[in-house]
Amino acid sequence: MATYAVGDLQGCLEPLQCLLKQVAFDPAKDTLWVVGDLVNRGPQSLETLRFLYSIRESLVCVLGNHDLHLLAAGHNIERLKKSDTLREILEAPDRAELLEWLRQQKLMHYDEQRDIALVHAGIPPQWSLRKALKCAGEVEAALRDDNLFAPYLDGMYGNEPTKWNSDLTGVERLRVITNYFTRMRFCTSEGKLDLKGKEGADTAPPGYAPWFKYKERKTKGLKIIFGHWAALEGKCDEPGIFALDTGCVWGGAMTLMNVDTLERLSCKCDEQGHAQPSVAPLTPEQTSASAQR
Ligand SMILES: Nc1ncnc2c1ncn2[C@@H]1O[C@H](COP(=O)(O)OP(=O)(O)OP(=O)(O)OP(=O)(O)OC[C@H]2O[C@@H](n3cnc4c(N)ncnc43)[C@H](O)[C@@H]2O)[C@@H](O)[C@H]1O
Repeated sequence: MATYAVGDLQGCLEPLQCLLKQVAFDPAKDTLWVVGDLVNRGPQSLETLRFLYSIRESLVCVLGNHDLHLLAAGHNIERLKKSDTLREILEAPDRAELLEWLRQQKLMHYDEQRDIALVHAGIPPQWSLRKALKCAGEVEAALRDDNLFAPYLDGMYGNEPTKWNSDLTGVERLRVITNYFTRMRFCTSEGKLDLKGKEGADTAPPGYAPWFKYKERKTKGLKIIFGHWAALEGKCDEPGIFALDTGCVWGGAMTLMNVDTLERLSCKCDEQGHAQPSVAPLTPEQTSASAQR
């Protein structure tokens, strides 16, 4: 009985299956944690979603920005972009079942026994674990509510407000929570977001830093698995913070980590997100980063 976490899938089924085969993943015994961005950009969004749905009893899944975009497009709230690879899902005979399942997924998973959280982008420095779970719960409740679902997705897009304030209400409140959990990379120590920067951890604008870098971060000590930030290439030197997006649609790799042993496996991908023939061993940086933990 093993528990694995996998980085952003982005509709890349081949590397996922390659990794699951390597660890002899058995859905009857093992559990897979998926860090969000299940679909989009890659070549097999529909097949990936169908596969995850087929093993849903063995899955823990949090939503990423691309998954929320799919939900919005699937309910005619937002149009597909030219670069989206989601059309096959929208035209599939089982789309309603797949989208309904997706809508039930969480923004944050917390495993109390292991004291470890799973989120797509991160948890802002000013939030405690309790606060983060409460805020994630507000968005999850809106997603599951037939009356709130469409207004939430309709108002979800945008970068404002840039910072949490407990007086926020309605869709603005849900938008900033969504942006923390699914889009954040850089922020200030008080959680003011910069949503423009997408490059490496050392490219923060003045006054900003990666969300996990703050000494005063209220979730210090909590282990956190996250994805979203492909330019980190899976490297994060912050103890207990595990970056798993290794850019499977950017000519990088897909990465799977055993949640208990912290061992990692990567499947190298080409620019289209197809698996390269062999599973690459850990890079020296990843090996030393894992060893430090
Ligand atoms: N509340 C909300 N408001 C607005 N939009 C919302 C939203 N909720 C959902 N969305 C939707 O979110 C979707 C994505 O929006 P984008 O605006 O495209 O978001 P992104 O940050 O580029 O996201 P992505 O998740 O693809 O990040 P990644 O690190 O892989 O890639 C990022 C960059 O990293 C670069 N990169 C990858 N690997 C790299 C490497 N090794 N080195 C350097 N750069 C690298 C890539 O070139 C790429 O440019 C859109 O469909 C949008 O509509």
